[in-house]
Amino acid sequence: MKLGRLNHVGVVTASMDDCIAFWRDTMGAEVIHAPFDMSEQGVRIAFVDTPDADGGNSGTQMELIEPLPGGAIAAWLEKNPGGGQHHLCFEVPDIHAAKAELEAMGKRVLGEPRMGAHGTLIFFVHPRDMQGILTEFMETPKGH
Ligand SMILES: CC[C@@H](C(=O)O)C(=O)SCCNC(=O)CCNC(=O)[C@H](O)C(C)(C)COP(=O)(O)OP(=O)(O)OC[C@H]1O[C@@H](n2cnc3c(N)ncnc32)[C@H](O)[C@@H]1OP(=O)(O)O
Ligand SMILES: [Co+2]
Repeated sequence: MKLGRLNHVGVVTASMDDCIAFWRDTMGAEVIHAPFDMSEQGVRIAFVDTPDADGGNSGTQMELIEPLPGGAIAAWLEKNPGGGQHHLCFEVPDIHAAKAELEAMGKRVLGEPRMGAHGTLIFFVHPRDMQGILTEFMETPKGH
């Protein structure tokens, strides 16, 4: 297996407004995608990026996640009421090949590839098979 770049760190919050205010106003990150619902995944999400030395975006993204009622993330937030780091997402060139390779290693892939926030297919691997880290794999967007 050869991982591609780290695309984003997923962070769960009980309050999208508070979380955006912290990362934008206190820490100087830029909101590159305003909050939007992905109801099929039970989440409302936004993306921030951090500035590089010239003030442009470095490509270091955080995905801010507020659960919609009833989904897996709502249950996670109940167990972790302060929110916090939730998953890492790595890019791969071919999502189906990555799934097959991980499954051949005996890793538990959680469901079938589905549409992710960047408009390419994603899947998750169980944290117990990934050194305790819930890991998302996403197909690299075309042209990147
Ligand atoms: C918006 C789209 C997308 C994108 O494009 O970027 C997203 O990122 S969506 C993000 C939200 N979606 C998901 O997280 C989907 C995948 N997650 C799941 O399917 C479940 O959350 C889970 C990982 C299978 C856990 O659910 P469940 O088994 O019901 O919960 P438990 O509490 O029983 O946990 C079992 C086990 O796993 C540990 N765990 C749970 N979550 C995490 C985590 N985020 N990081 C590390 N470890 C985690 C939990 O502590 C349990 O451990 P043990 O007790 O030791 O077994
Ligand atoms: Co994600």
